Amino acid sequence: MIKLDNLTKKYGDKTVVNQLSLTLKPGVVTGLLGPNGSGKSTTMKMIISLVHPTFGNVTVGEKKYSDLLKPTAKIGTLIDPSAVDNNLTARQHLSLISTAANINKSRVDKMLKITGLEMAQNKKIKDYSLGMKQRLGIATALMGNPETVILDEPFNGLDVDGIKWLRKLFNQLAAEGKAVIVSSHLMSEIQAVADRIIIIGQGKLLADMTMEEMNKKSLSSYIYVKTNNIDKMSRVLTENQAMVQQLNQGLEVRNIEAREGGQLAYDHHIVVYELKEVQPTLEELFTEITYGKVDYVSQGVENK
Ligand SMILES: Nc1ncnc2c1ncn2[C@@H]1O[C@H](COP(=O)(O)OP(=O)(O)OP(=O)(O)O)[C@@H](O)[C@H]1O
Repeated sequence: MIKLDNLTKKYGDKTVVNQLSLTLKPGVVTGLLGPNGSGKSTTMKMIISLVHPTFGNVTVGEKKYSDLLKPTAKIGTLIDPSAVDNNLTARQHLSLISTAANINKSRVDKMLKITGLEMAQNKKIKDYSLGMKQRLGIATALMGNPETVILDEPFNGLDVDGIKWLRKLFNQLAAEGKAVIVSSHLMSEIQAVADRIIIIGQGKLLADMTMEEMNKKSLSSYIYVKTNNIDKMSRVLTENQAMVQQLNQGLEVRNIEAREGGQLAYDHHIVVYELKEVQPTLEELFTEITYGKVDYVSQGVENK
């Protein structure tokens, strides 16, 4: 179990990670989301002692990462897929890792197979596409069969097949009891794969909850209802403290549960054609939660 306790990093006057406390749980895929520059990579680097915290600490099963006897069996990371010797082949690169970290050589073949790099194993890494480099980075992270896997933007450069493969891999790793931590800008991907979401903005923890909790909490969740009498339904709902807005031929209703809405319609003899719960996309949630906590905002397209 990895624990972040009051983890803080300052560069000069700027606090880029600010009193972050959380526990990374085994058997769970955790999505780490945050706008550009919010401190995701810095947090990941502090977990594996690549960056030293200004305050606070990280413990990996009660120990500091730097004190672990076999760190590759505890945490495998993909932080920067380009940080490899491009003149090596994938096989040579993984073999070097196995020697340096005292990992059984059989893992090289296994990782080449798992990541779909078998056919390209003897090609120099400099001739790899971005997606292939990502696969190699993931192979490297998994070499030591670690209890925790931390991957910074692993979907970058992957094609549709690669994305599907990665989703499946994450589910498998979590089913094996590993903690999987994945940062991404591709919110649809996180939504498809994560059980738990952590959102950070300007280095601070903004949200830490399961996908289910997040869906329930959001203002973007509502029920959509279509009836034979839109005016009467709207009035009845409003009288019962619901917030109602007309949307197309139906009503967008907040502050009330679907079951309650259905019961009210029945009690007032209103015929319901459609009644459904609408969950927000993670993109909507993200925008809602990080509102005002974004360092870099697009200014739109310049007028000519
Ligand atoms: N070595 C460094 N020296 C000074 N500032 C740094 C250093 N490393 C990171 N920063 C700053 O810390 C902040 C957080 O950076 P970080 O890379 O952790 O963010 P991120 O959430 O991973 O961003 P992105 O999504 O763009 O990759 C940024 O403002 C960045 O410029």
